[in-house]
Amino acid sequence: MRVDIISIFPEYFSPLDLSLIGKARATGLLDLAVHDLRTWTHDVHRTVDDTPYGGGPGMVMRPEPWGEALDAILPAGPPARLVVPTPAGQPLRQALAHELAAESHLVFGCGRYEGIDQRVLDDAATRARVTEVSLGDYVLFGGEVAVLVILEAVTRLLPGVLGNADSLAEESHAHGLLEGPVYTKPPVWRDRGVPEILRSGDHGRIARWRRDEALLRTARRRPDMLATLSPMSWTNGTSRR
Ligand SMILES: N#Cc1c(-c2ccc3ccn(Cc4ccc(CN5CCOCC5)cc4)c3c2)n[nH]c1N
Repeated sequence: MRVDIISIFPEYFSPLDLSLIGKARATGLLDLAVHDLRTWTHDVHRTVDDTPYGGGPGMVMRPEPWGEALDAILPAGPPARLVVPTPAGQPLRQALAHELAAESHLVFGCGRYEGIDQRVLDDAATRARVTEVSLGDYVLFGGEVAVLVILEAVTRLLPGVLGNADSLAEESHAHGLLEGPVYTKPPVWRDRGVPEILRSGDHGRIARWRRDEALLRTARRRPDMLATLSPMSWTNGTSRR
């Protein structure tokens, strides 16, 4: 997968040299480039923002640098997917992460200030599929943190990135449930033991225990998720409708 990120703070993405994303880049599973939006400014102050038409707080990102950046980065050939984080975007869910993981080329546009001039997205939509995404109902300073989150959620799903593909099959939200508690050695820690079932070796009972714990935790913390579960999920953990 090819990924391009456009930002006025390219240094925000230094962590992408680390951990499994860094490994995915080193092994060629992920071909990632970060671009400084100011590359496409032409004034001495390298200006990327201006006052909003209609008044209101803050500044808006000017269309010209974005237009030139996207001209340079969006391919003329098979369309890329332009992902723009914004408080007004569709919620990031695991289903969208899977959708984005199936793309061959993702371009992330990181806004700042009060957002990017709308005409940038309208113009980009003539040559790319544009998806505006929100992490949740709280307000960040800009899109960079959101791109780090989205990119991690997507990269985990790329074949070969996670050593144990079973992790994907068993993880939260894959079956529409939250995962239950996990334990490892030692068998007793600060006088706290491990549920006996997990040390029984009875894999059928262990699977049922884990599903029951997942259902209990989901009912307590995310009852909304239960509303969309198919009856099958109560038995064999298949995904929601
Ligand atoms: N993903 C994600 C995000 C973001 C996010 C993502 C990208 C950018 C780019 C700039 N910002 C700052 C910003 C602050 C407030 C507002 C709203 N104002 C607009 C003008 O009228 C008043 C109201 C917009 C933009 C961003 C925030 N926040 N929360 C998420 N889940």
